[in-house]
Amino acid sequence: MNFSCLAIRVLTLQGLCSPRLGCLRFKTSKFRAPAPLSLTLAETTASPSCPKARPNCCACNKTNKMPIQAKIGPSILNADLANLAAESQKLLDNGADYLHLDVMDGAFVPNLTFGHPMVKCLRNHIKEAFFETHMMVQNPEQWITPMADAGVNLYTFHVEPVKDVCSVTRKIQEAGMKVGLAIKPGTEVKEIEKYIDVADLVLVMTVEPGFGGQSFMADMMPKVEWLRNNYPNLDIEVDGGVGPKTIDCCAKAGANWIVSGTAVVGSADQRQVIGEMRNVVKSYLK
Ligand SMILES: O=C(CO)[C@H](O)[C@H](O)COP(=O)(O)O
Repeated sequence: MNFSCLAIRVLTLQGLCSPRLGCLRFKTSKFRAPAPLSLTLAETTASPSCPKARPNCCACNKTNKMPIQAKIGPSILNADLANLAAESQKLLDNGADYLHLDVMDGAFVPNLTFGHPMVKCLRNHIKEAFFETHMMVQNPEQWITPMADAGVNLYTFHVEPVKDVCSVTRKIQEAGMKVGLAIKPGTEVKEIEKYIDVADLVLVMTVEPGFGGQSFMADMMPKVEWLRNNYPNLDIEVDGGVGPKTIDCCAKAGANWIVSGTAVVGSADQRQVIGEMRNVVKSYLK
């Protein structure tokens, strides 16, 4: 057990956190905000509605967190990558809430896209938008600092190749980014249960990662339902084959962050598709 996980365990035993291991959250700010563990502990205070929990603790579900919102994040995987800035700006102008940037290393998935130099160039063109990088890479720890420097807001990584998930989440937070945990279709949601309390978002893949334009896997929805039932305040993202034809089942299951590639990028009316999907998600939010 590394230091951060040990600290979480100690706090839990001391009754300073909910009994669920991993309740500790690190305070983050927009970009780089290194935060030594001792400082972050001092910053946390009990929520009046949940005395043993920490503010923003999604485990206890009685939090100070804003109610979850419907967010549509187009994946630019199947866009014209030679015109990435223009394509991204068009999506944002058409109502995208964030950009989902698919980073592939040719090892974790059998495809290659781009890395932090490209993201940094994109950030130079697009100053304000929220960037999520979906790290389909074998060693997500390696790219934390470069991606933070490139201006990434949410660093979503696959847990499958990672030995020490706690260490990676801590480093992402120390780099000033939010944490997303991603699982492939073959990974059970129970395998990440102990880490959910330190995550800002969980991504349930609804295709095998690697390529855009694949068919949506409806049999992933029980994972989303389980997450929503157990974590009412958690941001839950789905990715892969999601579009107007499949949005209803994602929203009904409880997903509120929606990645959509082909269906949005390839549409003649991006604004309409984005708006339609957002309305469906909103209709299921309590
Ligand atoms: O992560 C991905 C593939 O690994 C893509 O984000 C995803 O597939 C989106 O594209 P589409 O909506 O066309 O399926």
